[in-house]
Amino acid sequence: MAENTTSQSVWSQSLSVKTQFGLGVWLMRQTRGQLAYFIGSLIAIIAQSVLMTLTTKIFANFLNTKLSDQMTTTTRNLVIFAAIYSSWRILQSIFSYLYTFLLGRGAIRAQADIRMQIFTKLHSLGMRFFDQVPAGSLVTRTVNDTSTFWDFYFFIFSLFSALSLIVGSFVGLFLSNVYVSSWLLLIFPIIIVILFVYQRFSSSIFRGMRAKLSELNAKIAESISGISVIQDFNQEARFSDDFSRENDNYFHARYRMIRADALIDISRDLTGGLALALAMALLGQLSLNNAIAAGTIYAVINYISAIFEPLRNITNQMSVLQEATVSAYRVKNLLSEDEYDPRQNANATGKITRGKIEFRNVSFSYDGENQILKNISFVAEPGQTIAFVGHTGSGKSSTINALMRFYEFDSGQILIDDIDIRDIDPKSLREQMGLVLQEPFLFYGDLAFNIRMYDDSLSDTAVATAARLVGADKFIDKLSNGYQTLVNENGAGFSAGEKQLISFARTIAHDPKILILDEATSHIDTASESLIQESLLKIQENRTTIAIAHRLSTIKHANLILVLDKGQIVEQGTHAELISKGGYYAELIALQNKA
Ligand SMILES: Nc1ncnc2c1ncn2[C@@H]1O[C@H](COP(=O)(O)OP(=O)(O)OP(=O)(O)O)[C@@H](O)[C@H]1O
Repeated sequence: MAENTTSQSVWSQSLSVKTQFGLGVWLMRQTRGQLAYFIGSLIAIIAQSVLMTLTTKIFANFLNTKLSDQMTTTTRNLVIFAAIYSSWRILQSIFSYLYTFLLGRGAIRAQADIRMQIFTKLHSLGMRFFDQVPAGSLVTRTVNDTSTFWDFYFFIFSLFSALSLIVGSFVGLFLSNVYVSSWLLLIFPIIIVILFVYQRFSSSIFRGMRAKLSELNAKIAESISGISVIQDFNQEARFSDDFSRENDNYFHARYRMIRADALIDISRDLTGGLALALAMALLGQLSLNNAIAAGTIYAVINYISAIFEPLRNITNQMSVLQEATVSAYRVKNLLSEDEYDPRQNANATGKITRGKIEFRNVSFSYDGENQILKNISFVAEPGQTIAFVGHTGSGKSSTINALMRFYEFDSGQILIDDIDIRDIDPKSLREQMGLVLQEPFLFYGDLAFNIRMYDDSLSDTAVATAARLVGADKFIDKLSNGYQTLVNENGAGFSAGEKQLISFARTIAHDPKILILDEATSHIDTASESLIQESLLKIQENRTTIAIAHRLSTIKHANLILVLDKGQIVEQGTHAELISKGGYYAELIALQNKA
């Protein structure tokens, strides 16, 4: 796995300048599709600077020649001055609008494109990846991290803007007064030192602040998820104390950041004041010999302000740069994630037509070390039902994980319709294997949508038929909106049994050749179970079924029962055969009957 995709601890690392630069370049490359907007914005920035430099010079000349004394200060000249000034202001506003609009448009599109890349990537990754990365952190990556990129693009363009204004202002300053401008160049090393020191300190303060925020978020998430346990064990006060500590830690980290920001503000403003004072002193010194025209003073003040104003924006946004580079680091790592396994062979075109399943000495581990399945072999002929039973942790679900190609197995062979599973077309594999999980998942939408699952070829009648087949119609018909009843996030508002029935209907509506029931009836009460048991028998007709059940009564009819223990098949036979054998299975049945 690519480094650090999973952890929040990236905040505690210091990214080298080279890495940060590389991430900046990577972020800029993501804007390739939006080049027209970004170039348009750049042109608007340059136009603003050129306009500022030129008009300041024009005003200075105008003041010196046309408004310098009572002779030249005519109404006509004042009107001309007002007209040029207003035109400048209007043009500046238009360029400023274009800059913000074009950059904003390009930035949000680039952001949306990166979000899409992440989403597509997530759907291509294997289950092993999701075992290691909590869903919450992937949501953060897709939504929060990408949202910082907008600020990054604005920061980069603020830098361009500052640079062009500073260059323009210095050109203007030199044209106005070479002597003063040369002295003012001395201010630059001071500015650079201030920015450098701030960047060094703020980056570690900022990272500390973000690390504390992550801890705070984790504390909130944990206490909300475990609220019932906390209340049950009367631990509200203890959790409150813990939270208070984390809250204070974040407060102090944030406070340090505010102090650093205030310090940079004051240093920058003092340097700006120093530059202005120096310029005034130098002009004063010059005026002892020759009178300095008002226009020149106006121009010098204007240019100096134009140098320091953009610096304010840059220093205000420097922490954003930190955030965006760390976010880019995490997003880039996720996008280069290579946990794709399992992969099908090249040109895998095999099709599932009958539903025969064969495991030949299959061994499997999740971590490459601890074998969870050891030499599993069995054959399920088309239409047969094979059941797995065994204690918790014996490897029943892992067998299904290997069969569904959620994880790659280590050795042996799995064949479907006598074709190696790696040679079967992935589409056929997914279409012909219908999986019903212990925890059914319902999507936001209506009930019909949840059964149809984007398959528009399924008519309303087909949806209703599938629901009827599994017995879901009984509760759906009682709902005032029937199949159009809205399902909220993960089916809140429906009982576990009802949700399971919908997931049954969904699977059956797609008519798979192979049915996989992973403890599918565990959430259905005994009364409902007998009701759907009949339906299950019906839907298993003409389908190969692999069933896992804790309630052994549900798999009595199976053609073959495989008893697993510590990843090995320890017994196999029909229900009657295994009972008469009086071994492991008979023991399990006896245990369950006692309970
Ligand atoms: N995603 C995973 N990553 C690592 N180990 C896992 C994973 N899933 C299961 N295991 C381990 O594999 C072993 C077998 O688990 P499995 O879920 O296959 O058992 P099971 O028989 O289905 O259990 P249960 O009846 O409790 O569902 C267990 O020791 C479990 O801890």
